[in-house]
Amino acid sequence: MKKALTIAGSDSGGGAGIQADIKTFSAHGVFGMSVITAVTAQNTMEVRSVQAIDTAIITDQIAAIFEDIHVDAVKIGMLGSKEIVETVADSLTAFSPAIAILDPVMISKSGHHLLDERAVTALKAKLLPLATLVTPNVPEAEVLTGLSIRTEQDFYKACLSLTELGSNAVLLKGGHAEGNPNDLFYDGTNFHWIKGERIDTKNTHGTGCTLSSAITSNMANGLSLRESIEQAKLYISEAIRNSFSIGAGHGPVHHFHSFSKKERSESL
Ligand SMILES: Nc1ncnc2c1ncn2[C@@H]1O[C@H](COP(=O)(O)OP(=O)(O)OP(=O)(O)O)[C@@H](O)[C@H]1O
Ligand SMILES: Cc1ncc(COP(=O)(O)O)c(N)n1
Repeated sequence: MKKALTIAGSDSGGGAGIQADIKTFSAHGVFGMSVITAVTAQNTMEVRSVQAIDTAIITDQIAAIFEDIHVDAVKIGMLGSKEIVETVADSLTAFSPAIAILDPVMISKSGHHLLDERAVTALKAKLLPLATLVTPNVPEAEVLTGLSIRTEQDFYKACLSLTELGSNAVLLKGGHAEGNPNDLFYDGTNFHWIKGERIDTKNTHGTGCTLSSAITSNMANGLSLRESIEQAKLYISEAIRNSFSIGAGHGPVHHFHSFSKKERSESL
């Protein structure tokens, strides 16, 4: 069994963060491990409070895992502060995992800031260069690049700018854009549109976490980066289509068992 690690924040409501990541790993048949960077008191409506975890125990969590267990792929989510960004970057530099998928989480669906401003500069300087793939949504890509992203042309420009900042590849997500949620994948050489159909639901809490964890799982399972993204897009689309109306706000997506491509074609 392949093994994946998420370095992210805990969501007490279970829809996003560490909880969404581990559910997604399990649904892909991948053994999930976690390094918790922050604890959020959160539900479908709000983030009530956030407690950052001490950087010393973040370093220890990462070392405890890497010094004992082979890690096939790492996903990085909510980091919260500059100090935590730097701590995670230092540890990942020391252990240099083969695959690191960076979801630059900044604001929750309920509107709470999950990354402080000082952390953005550190994330750009220290973490982007370590990422196999960075998966920003439109507002996150705007903060990282300083560009305004409205048109298709802007999507291309933002991807180029993010690779210039050091990321190996980019998946710029279109969930926040007008129209269908088409994502643009730039592998450093070629662009590929990963197309989707907009599903009319408010239950999209944890979509970004789930997508990046599905990509991480697929990479851990040996798929190419492009195949991992394409399969993950099918997965998140089904997960949103089957999402749950629990709580009064943005409900969570459904982490159903993901069939492999072979199983999928046999089951059709
Ligand atoms: N209503 C929707 N219907 C179908 N697909 C969607 C919808 N909303 C988002 N997606 C897709 O879900 C994936 C996650 O994108 P999104 O832009 O929501 O990320 P995010 O804002 O980072 O998520 P989160 O807020 O959970 O961190 C993308 O592939 C996006 O295209
Ligand atoms: C711990 C944690 N990590 C990530 C998110 C982003 O997810 P969303 O934008 O869907 O609220 C979150 N709300 N909480």
